[in-house]
Amino acid sequence: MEPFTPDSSAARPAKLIVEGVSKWFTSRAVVQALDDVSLTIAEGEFVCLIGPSGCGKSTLLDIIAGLTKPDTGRVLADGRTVEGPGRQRLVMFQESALFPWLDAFGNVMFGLKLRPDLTNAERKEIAHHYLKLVGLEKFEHAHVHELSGGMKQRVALARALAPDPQVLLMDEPFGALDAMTRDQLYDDIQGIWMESRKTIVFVTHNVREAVCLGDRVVLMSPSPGRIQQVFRIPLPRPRDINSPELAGHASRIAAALKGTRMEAASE
Ligand SMILES: Nc1ncnc2c1ncn2[C@@H]1O[C@H](COP(=O)(O)OP(=O)(O)OP(=O)(O)O)[C@@H](O)[C@H]1O
Repeated sequence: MEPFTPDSSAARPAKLIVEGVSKWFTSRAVVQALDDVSLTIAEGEFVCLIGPSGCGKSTLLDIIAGLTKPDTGRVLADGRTVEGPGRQRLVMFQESALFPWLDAFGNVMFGLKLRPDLTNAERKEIAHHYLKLVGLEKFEHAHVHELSGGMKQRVALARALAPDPQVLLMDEPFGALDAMTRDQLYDDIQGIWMESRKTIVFVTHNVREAVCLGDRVVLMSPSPGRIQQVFRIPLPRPRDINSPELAGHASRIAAALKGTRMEAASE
């Protein structure tokens, strides 16, 4: 991988614009999950959303995906209001949500149903390509129960990448994995992002993970969910999660995160 310094996202066109988004849920009580959230994400930018549990990160990601409708405000993707899910904005969840009756190859092929413009031979070629990209070419015909947690997330990543979405929305995709597997996946996802320059919005609880991956880290505060602070991470790539430079940024953000947790606890 060539070292790479992120350029200014301000110079690139906006891919996603979140404009004054608020969201309430009514179950046992009325909960305001998001309050007037606005955020512009540039084309090819990697943005991490971080914040205490319940601050609305997943809700915001679902609204960007078009899976949940905002009560006020809107999301624009390429200047058009998001009205529902679309193949240009795919979501990858913490649990890989793979189909257990299909093998790795079958799962990636399933994702390619979103590309009816391709022939079956083209889909197969693409499925091979992405399984190779995530290092699973030897496991194409392994069934889901034969794969480790990290391998399942690699299949899920290949399945999300294969239809070639412009925007990848990742909801704690590595949250359930052990530290060594995660470290490997940080290298892989950085490599894939540097090659493909997809726009990525990545939800995490892990401050170092956010600093390792993001051009910007967006810190949210809870009750109701708001954007508290945005941190730009000007470190060159690829980044090593264990580097002291990264630790410096992480401790600044961790201190701000602790502040939002203490505020939430005192309410
Ligand atoms: N479908 C729903 N019905 C009722 N309340 C909901 C629903 N989805 C989310 N909420 C509430 O909205 C708030 C924000 O939830 P959300 O899952 O977006 O937070 P989060 O920051 O992603 O949390 P975590 O980090 O724990 O995953 C929480 O108070 C949650 O209980």
